[in-house]
Amino acid sequence: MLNVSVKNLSFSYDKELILADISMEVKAGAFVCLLGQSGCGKSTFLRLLAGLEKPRMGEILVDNEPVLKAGLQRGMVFQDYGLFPWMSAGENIMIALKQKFKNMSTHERKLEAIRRIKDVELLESIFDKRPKELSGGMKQRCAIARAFSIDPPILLMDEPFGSLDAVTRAKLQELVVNLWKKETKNRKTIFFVTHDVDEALLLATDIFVLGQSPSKIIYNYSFNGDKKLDRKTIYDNPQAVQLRNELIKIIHNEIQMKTNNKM
Ligand SMILES: Nc1ncnc2c1ncn2[C@@H]1O[C@H](COP(=O)(O)OP(=O)(O)OP(=O)(O)O)[C@@H](O)[C@H]1O
Repeated sequence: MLNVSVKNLSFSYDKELILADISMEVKAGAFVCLLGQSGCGKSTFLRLLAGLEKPRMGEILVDNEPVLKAGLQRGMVFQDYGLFPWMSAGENIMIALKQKFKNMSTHERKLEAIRRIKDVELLESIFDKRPKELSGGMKQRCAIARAFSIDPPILLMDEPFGSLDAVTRAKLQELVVNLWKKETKNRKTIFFVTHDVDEALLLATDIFVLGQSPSKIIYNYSFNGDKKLDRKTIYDNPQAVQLRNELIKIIHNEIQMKTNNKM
């Protein structure tokens, strides 16, 4: 469990500023959803959290230590799964285990990979299957199994369910929440990028909306430990209805502003 503190973070790939003066305090074990329209810099923000990019100004601290490079402390799950296509599903998990647990024998790694495959409700028989033999949902389950297998205290998820159908998406949302909740003592701090307001309402303990050009935090909401929403209640619970309307309004205003600026 690690606290994450983002202080006055600014970033540009070249001359154009992408992120401007972003600050946030995230408590260990939070499930943070980042919302914002396409191109506002959500993935860039995750890359900075991962240590794959360096801030131009400001800093990111994990338990008071600055993030200076990528490390096993922060795992990533991508929309396009990020599995090595030439390896089987099981080998994809085993290679991650090898990086983290240097002293584990091959046999132990195989047993652990199988355990992780079962944890994400897949059959052991997919261990030998290549990613191209698996459905999108199965591939994403493998990617989640791989991310959880190295047990990173911080998990960065970049629109992981963006390309899945509604039913698979709902099942994987449940899966991730259950895996996250299962760890009562050392619950992971999750940063989850999504375009979907309902997904954020369902999953998040904390919601941040990023504006754009350059991207700043334009809204944030914290459930402060009293979240009682689930799939059955998010459509009629008054708190959820009000929050959904507010979030949609804010995001639409941003889109409108962007359109007006272009005209
Ligand atoms: N490697 C890169 N080099 C230069 N510019 C980049 C690079 N990656 C992203 N950008 C630019 O940075 C801006 C933010 O991109 P980013 O992918 O972070 O946005 P996003 O909010 O995640 O978008 P989406 O929701 O569509 O995935 C965009 O203008 C994009 O073109």
